[in-house]
Amino acid sequence: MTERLLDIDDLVVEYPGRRRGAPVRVLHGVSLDVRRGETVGLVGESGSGKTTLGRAVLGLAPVAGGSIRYGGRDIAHLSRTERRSLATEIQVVFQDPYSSLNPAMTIEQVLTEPLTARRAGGAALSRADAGRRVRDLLDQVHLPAGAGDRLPREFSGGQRQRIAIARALALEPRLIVCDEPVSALDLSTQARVLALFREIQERTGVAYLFVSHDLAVVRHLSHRVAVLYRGEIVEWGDGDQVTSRPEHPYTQRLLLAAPVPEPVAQEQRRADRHRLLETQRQQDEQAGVLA
Ligand SMILES: Nc1ncnc2c1ncn2[C@@H]1O[C@H](COP(=O)(O)OP(=O)(O)OP(=O)(O)O)[C@@H](O)[C@H]1O
Repeated sequence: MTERLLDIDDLVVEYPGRRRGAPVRVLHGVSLDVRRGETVGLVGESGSGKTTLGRAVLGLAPVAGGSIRYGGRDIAHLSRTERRSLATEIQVVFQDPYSSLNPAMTIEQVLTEPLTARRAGGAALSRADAGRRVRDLLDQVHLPAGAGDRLPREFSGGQRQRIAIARALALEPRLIVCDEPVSALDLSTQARVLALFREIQERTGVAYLFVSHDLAVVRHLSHRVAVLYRGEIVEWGDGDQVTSRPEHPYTQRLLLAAPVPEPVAQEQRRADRHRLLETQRQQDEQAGVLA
């Protein structure tokens, strides 16, 4: 698990300003890497820039500086053929299983579309090949073979997310950007989908860049964790270390924000959290950052 797959170096992303105003910088020199077969968790609260970073890896964000290298090649300077191959090797699973699947397509169509799109001239798969592939993909995400004939609306949120994962697996990627893939699911469904992510990784060796606002979710899956705060990485390293014994006050705050069932412990955590918030506010004030 040592070979580097993705290298993000000093990445700056700026969105265009409103009404010809100055561009808005949302990532301020972010560096991290993902190795083959590992999960890197990217955690931070709303607006910290997690989705933007995931989109940048997919070539969908306005990069203003730094670089993103995949397999050693800068994704900003790829030939057409390399770009096509990259589009196969990096896939994405989005947060919302209700809007990420075309409601008019059967599950078989959803799962064969990426395969058809990759074939020369978009040639359709033979009926037998498509059937085999769909059965295999459904099996990988533990859905029954008969699911192929049905429409997305016939499935629960958790099942839809399994279908989205199967679609991402169709092209046998090396990296999947998972953008809050369990946030829309209830807790027990979350646990089952997270177990599925892990099982797929063990079997296929796929790597994940796993974006979540929830430290508990990230902890469950990640070998290494990066904590993003206002567009900067404030903590980055071993998953257990960052999620259980964080050094940065912001990560400590995120950890304390995760609910615990026991009321006394919860009260203690709330007090700790307020203390940390106050420290952070004072530090920000001293650094001249507007809250
Ligand atoms: N297309 C865009 N144009 C302008 N600003 C944007 C655009 N997309 C995101 N932003 C801004 O960039 C910042 C980071 O947003 P981003 O969605 O990456 O954060 P996030 O950590 O994923 O938050 P959330 O969990 O709420 O999605 C926010 O201030 C957001 O308003």
